[in-house]
Amino acid sequence: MKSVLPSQRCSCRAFQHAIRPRRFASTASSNTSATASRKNRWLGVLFVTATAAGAGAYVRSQGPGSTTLNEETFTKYSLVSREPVSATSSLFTLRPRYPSGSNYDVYENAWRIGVWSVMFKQPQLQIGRDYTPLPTTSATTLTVDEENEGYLQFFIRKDPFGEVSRYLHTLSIGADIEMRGPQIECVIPEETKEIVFIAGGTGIAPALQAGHSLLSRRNDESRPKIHILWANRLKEDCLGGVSDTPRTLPSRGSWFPWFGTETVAPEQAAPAPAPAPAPLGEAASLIVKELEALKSQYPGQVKVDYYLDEENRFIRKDDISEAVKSSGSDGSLRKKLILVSGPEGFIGYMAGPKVWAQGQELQGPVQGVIKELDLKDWAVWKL
Ligand SMILES: Cc1cc2nc3c(=O)[nH]c(=O)nc-3n(C[C@H](O)[C@H](O)[C@H](O)COP(=O)(O)OP(=O)(O)OC[C@H]3O[C@@H](n4cnc5c(N)ncnc54)[C@H](O)[C@@H]3O)c2cc1C
Repeated sequence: MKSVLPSQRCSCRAFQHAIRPRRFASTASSNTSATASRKNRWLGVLFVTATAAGAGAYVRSQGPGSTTLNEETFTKYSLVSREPVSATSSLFTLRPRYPSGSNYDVYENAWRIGVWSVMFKQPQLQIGRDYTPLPTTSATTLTVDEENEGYLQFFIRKDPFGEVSRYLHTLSIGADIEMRGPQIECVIPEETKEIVFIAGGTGIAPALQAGHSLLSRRNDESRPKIHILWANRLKEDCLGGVSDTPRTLPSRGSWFPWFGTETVAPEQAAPAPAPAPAPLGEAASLIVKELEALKSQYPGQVKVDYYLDEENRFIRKDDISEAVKSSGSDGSLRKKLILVSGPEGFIGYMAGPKVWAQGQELQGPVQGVIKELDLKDWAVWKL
């Protein structure tokens, strides 16, 4: 996703108003638009209500030189640390450059709504890119004081040819990073009981957010659940991760264009022994530790399955089918969500591409693997 700062302003999604109406796509909704609008109306209403509540906390802090994160102006943060997670990705810790008691409230409101992001500015090129704050868990390195001071952490992959991710990886500790937000990417309705989250690469950051947002709703007696299917190219990205669903058959189908878009039926796939997982310890990837922490915090409510391109294990139609089958909730779009997050090609392969129309990025119809599954009572959202 390319975003250009106002001097080069274009009709990019990221420069539209951060709080903007969004509607879920669903396999059911791709059939008739009338049905879609009926089914989605409640989501629109919910969205406006929820985001209005969320906006309240930071609208007051808008204006030039604001010390509180807001969606209109860029707020300065300092780079506290950058720890490598793998050869291509790092954990960034940032703190607000100037003290403000309000940042914590801004984040809290966004967490309550669902999945959110902020936009980082690359000042030399005047371009911006979106990044997803990680929730704080028992695996996080943040102290309570740091949380209260408004520290944020991000899992960012360095694209060797990418303008902003490369820039962020060259900054010295203590350097300023300007950001604005929160941008609400997806509302998780209060009624949601179950999420199947299909993540590719750094798409895991919104999955952690979705898990945190869904499971921290303490007023829910029926204990909602999240099942995360996380695909990575390299083992080092998810070192130590052990799938919760036993799997004996690997697959060859891949969303990577250069592997083709074929999906391989399980019976065609060559059997191979399951890879021996690294014990969860110091060697485990930081994100794997975060996922384990989420599981420990909410026992029985979180499932994670890992897929690895370099070991020919890809997320197949059957895997998604299994994940949605284990659902116990009744058939209501309010209760069951499939979220898809990752590189454009990954999202397109799983759920069809997002589309541009009238200067806006829209969800577009559900296509790809998820359409083939024809899951009528699941709402689908592409992040
Ligand atoms: C809501 C949201 C949340 C996100 N959260 C995260 C997150 O938490 N962590 C994370 O790492 N990423 C996240 N991303 C992705 C992030 O915003 C950036 O897209 C990513 O960091 C790459 O940006 P870049 O400026 O480094 O690369 P870009 O400069 O945008 O380049 C991306 C790729 O496109 C290629 N490219 C550029 N220009 C051309 C061209 N003209 N022709 C052909 N190829 C070209 C480049 O070579 C490069 O490989 C998120 C994205 C969104 C939309």
